[in-house]
Amino acid sequence: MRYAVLVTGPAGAGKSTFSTSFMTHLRMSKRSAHIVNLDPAATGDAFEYEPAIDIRDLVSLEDVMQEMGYGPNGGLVYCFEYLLQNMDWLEEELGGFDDDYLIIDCPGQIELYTHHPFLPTLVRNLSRMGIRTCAAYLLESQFMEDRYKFFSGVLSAMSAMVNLEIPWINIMSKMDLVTTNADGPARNGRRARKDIARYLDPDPMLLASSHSREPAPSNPRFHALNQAIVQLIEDHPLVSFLPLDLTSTDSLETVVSHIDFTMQYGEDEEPKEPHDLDEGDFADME
Ligand SMILES: Nc1nc2c(ncn2[C@@H]2O[C@H](COP(=O)(O)OP(=O)(O)OP(=O)(O)O)[C@@H](O)[C@H]2O)c(=O)[nH]1
Ligand SMILES: [Mg+2]
Repeated sequence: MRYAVLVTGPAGAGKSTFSTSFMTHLRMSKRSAHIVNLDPAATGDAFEYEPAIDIRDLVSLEDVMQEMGYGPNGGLVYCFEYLLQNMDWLEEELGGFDDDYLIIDCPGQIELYTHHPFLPTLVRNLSRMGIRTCAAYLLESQFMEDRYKFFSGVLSAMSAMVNLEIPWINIMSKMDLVTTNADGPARNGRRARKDIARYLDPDPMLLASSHSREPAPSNPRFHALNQAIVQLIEDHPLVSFLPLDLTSTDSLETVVSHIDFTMQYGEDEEPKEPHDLDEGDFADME
């Protein structure tokens, strides 16, 4: 059986860093794994592990910009169109891996997750090749600093999720940057743990509540929009986040075991149920 994890999420969410830590973790657990770089814009020495497959061998943003005269964004779109037309290249590259676990480091262009046909096509190809695939969507913890920014992140995760019909988990990355108060209210940039829990398991009332540090927007249409979003999230509670703190081995292990479970990794060997998260999991975060 072959497996692939698509590591997705907006620009700078920590996808490449997570992919590397994930890879190290699998290697240390004596599991055979490879990095696949799908980011045509990745810069030369960005990888601690040499990618087993690298889209830059087919097409790189630098060449496209130089030879075709595109800017960075048009250039990226060109790269994905090019890969779509050359899927047989990727299939051939993927053909060489048996019984393996591929960590696919995706680019951070939000268009890729909202409306570009590239990822859905890739997923169809992977499943046709008998590769069991799941996706991890990373959002960085800074998104919790502003509830409006946060809910735009939640909506982008939802939109990516409905676009790709594969098992899926959401990850709140860079949790090492979040400092917590044991209890009590958020103060001096420190957050109460209860408050963090309301973001990891998004409480739509965060949008509706008026006890926030930010002034409530006065435009009634903005209020109506928020109410509609609250309703949407209440009706479709699809999105919750697993906290990822790369400075903690336990945290990484928990995330990896959720990914294994989501993908039914080694189903013949009885996958372990990941233990439920509770507030105690934030206890060692300071
Ligand atoms: N504090 C902290 N910083 C992180 C963590 N993960 C990544 N970073 C930093 O965040 C920045 C972006 O990390 P990347 O791993 O390159 O993010 P990415 O999602 O691959 O970015 P793109 O490929 O450009 O979309 C880098 O400066 C990293 O050092 C983390 O867990 N904690
Ligand atoms: Mg990256």
